[in-house]
Amino acid sequence: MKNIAILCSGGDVSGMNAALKRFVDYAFDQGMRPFFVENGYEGLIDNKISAAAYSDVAGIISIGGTKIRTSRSERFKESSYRQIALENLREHGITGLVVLGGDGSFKGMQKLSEECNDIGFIGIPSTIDNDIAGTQYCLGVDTALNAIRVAIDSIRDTASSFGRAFVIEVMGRECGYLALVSALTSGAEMCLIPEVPYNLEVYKEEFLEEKEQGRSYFIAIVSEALKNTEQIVQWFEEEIAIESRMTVLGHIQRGGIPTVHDRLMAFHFVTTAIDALREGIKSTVVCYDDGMFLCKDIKDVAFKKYMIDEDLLALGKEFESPQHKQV
Ligand SMILES: Nc1ncnc2c1ncn2[C@@H]1O[C@H](COP(=O)(O)OP(=O)(O)OP(=O)(O)O)[C@@H](O)[C@H]1O
Ligand SMILES: O=P(O)(O)OC[C@H]1O[C@](O)(CO)[C@@H](O)[C@@H]1O
Repeated sequence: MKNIAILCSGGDVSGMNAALKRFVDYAFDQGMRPFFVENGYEGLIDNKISAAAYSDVAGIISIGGTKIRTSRSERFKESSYRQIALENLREHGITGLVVLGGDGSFKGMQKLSEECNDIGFIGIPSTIDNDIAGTQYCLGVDTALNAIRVAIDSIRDTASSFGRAFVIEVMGRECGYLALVSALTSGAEMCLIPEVPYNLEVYKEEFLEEKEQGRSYFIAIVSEALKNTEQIVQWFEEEIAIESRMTVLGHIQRGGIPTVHDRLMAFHFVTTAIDALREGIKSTVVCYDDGMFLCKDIKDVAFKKYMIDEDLLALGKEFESPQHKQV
């Protein structure tokens, strides 16, 4: 019987628990013995590895976060600690490890795979940032987008009641994907992301005209990457002459009940990962590309820069275009 393990690393996402459940269920189904590594790479170093049972995953499919915890590990960046991690895996007879995480976690996984040839490593893109090259979707993004949508819809209620501008800061690390999709799907008037150059003078001309025509409130979505949320609030106060407030959504974007989409994606990602381990693939990341789940080389995923899809970016550029002037 083949022993395979799973761990979560980096920022948690809603859908990780659904992935853990599928991991246990499908591993048993395929005649494999599933193991959990608690607390990410930290737990791998500390030998927090234990056999998983059906009862461990009962009732967790609808819960956000991750039952087996996650971590960011400085120790794991040192090869001496990675050697300990490998010894721990061998001690439990583990021949395959599935890593749920972002590009940082995959860089770590790549190092581990280069340092041994008796264990297979499979990554599953899991980050709300949706910033991993080679995959069009990362687990947790849909739930995060829905958490943001709920927040913006609520803010719109009070913004319209008071006639204020709200500047809402959205996560995403260096990537503007969450901010852009949220702005497009919530009818925001402004969207500032690192991938699209913007000109506040253009916005000013447009917004003053809209105010003249009767617009009483504004919703602005700003990516955390720009680090200018407070300045934009001040800009609304001073240049648009409207009372303004700032909302930093923060970690509420990382939690909550996983959406149906994330539960289904977890199912497919894990199924593909276990199939790859069964076939003896040594080092890969499962990517979602044009409706298919494909195994790609870690180097083509973790070490390449993610670019937002051109069609989506084109929509982002429309924020400063004339049709937005009509109120
Ligand atoms: N170059 C590297 N070498 C070895 N390990 C690394 C490297 N980069 C990252 N890691 C490991 O992966 C862990 C997670 O990385 P990071 O904090 O960048 O999150 P991530 O996987 O990119 O996910 P997210 O961005 O969603 O939080 C790090 O704490 C570290 O243990
Ligand atoms: O939870 P932490 O360590 O504060 O990290 C926050 C970062 O993690 C993410 O939520 C996921 O990478 C980013 O969007 C955010 O910048």
